[in-house]
Amino acid sequence: MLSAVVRSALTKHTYVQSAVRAMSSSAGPTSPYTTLSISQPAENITHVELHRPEKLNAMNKAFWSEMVDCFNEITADPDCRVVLVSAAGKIFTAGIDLMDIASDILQPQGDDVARVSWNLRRIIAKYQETFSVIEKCPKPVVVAVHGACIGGGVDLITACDIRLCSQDSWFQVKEVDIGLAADVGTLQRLPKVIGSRSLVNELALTARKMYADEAKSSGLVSRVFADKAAMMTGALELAGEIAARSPVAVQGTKVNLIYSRDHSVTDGLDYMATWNMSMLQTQDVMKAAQAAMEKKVPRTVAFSKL
Ligand SMILES: CCC/C=C/C=C/C(=O)SCCNC(=O)CCNC(=O)[C@H](O)C(C)(C)COP(=O)(O)OP(=O)(O)OC[C@H]1O[C@@H](n2cnc3c(N)ncnc32)[C@H](O)[C@@H]1OP(=O)(O)O
Repeated sequence: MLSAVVRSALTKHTYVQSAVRAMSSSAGPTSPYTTLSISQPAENITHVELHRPEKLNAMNKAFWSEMVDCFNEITADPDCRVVLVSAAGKIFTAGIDLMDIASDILQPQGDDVARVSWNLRRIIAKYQETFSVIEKCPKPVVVAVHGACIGGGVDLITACDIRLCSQDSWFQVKEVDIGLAADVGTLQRLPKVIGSRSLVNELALTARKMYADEAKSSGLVSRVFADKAAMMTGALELAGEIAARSPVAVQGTKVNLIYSRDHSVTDGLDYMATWNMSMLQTQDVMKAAQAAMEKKVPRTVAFSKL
């Protein structure tokens, strides 16, 4: 019995190590993207790496649309059960590309105030979709942050399902420092992530940096790792645990957790009953229950693609 446990642990360790090696071999953006590198470090796991390290992964125009295309593809990909987001280079992201925002945001087009405003509204909604698409994706998204996570970076991570960081991380709701109220998700999602409304207000109104330990104690991240390498290993292990489980169960869990966050308990239960009246008919329940009875780990069960 003990040797089986040791064998299982060793297999898992080898699997994670080779997956970590596969991730760190990313040479640059993956076609057709210019700011993202996409890889599959292990079965059923998609790794999305922000990849514009020379500009500290500042979010240029290409990034804002590539994220939407990328996550729409992931949503439709039956081989993907979980997504891991991380970043190449010195930091996670320096936020919106300050050299690139002028044309879209600072000089909106239109013949009069109504038309200019309408165009600007359309542009803001488009930018919002860049991160909402993460939340709309039914596959869980784990994000691993190292170094700075500034402005748009906080919008991005608050749309993810599980946040991890390394000890050198800091987070900054920077928008007030550049003269705008954050408008692509932080003000809507951060209060639902962090329990303390007062802390959210303080961070958003002063743009002060929040370091890793406070990010953990406030609930912004669930785990802090000593460095990026340890974090990526931990993130892959976590992603592997999710990918090993029934995609019907996992995706139903994500969708219903988000629905319940935005609705009353009564409405959430009602939605859940409607969801499971079809999803409970999956063969996955029988397969997983049988494996549990036989004391097998979820990784040994072959679930169909979803
Ligand atoms: C509808 C729109 C909704 C979206 C709103 C989003 C809002 C935001 O994101 S607000 C936050 C904006 N970001 C910032 O204010 C951060 C600006 N950057 C910095 O403060 C520093 O770069 C930083 C502290 C992150 C790192 O400093 P460090 O000394 O280590 O590096 P640098 O030499 O400054 O930067 C290296 C190269 O990266 C370029 N770069 C950095 N940040 C940005 C950016 N935000 N936009 C464009 N480019 C950026 C920097 O110019 C350097 O490039 P190069 O000179 O060619 O080497």
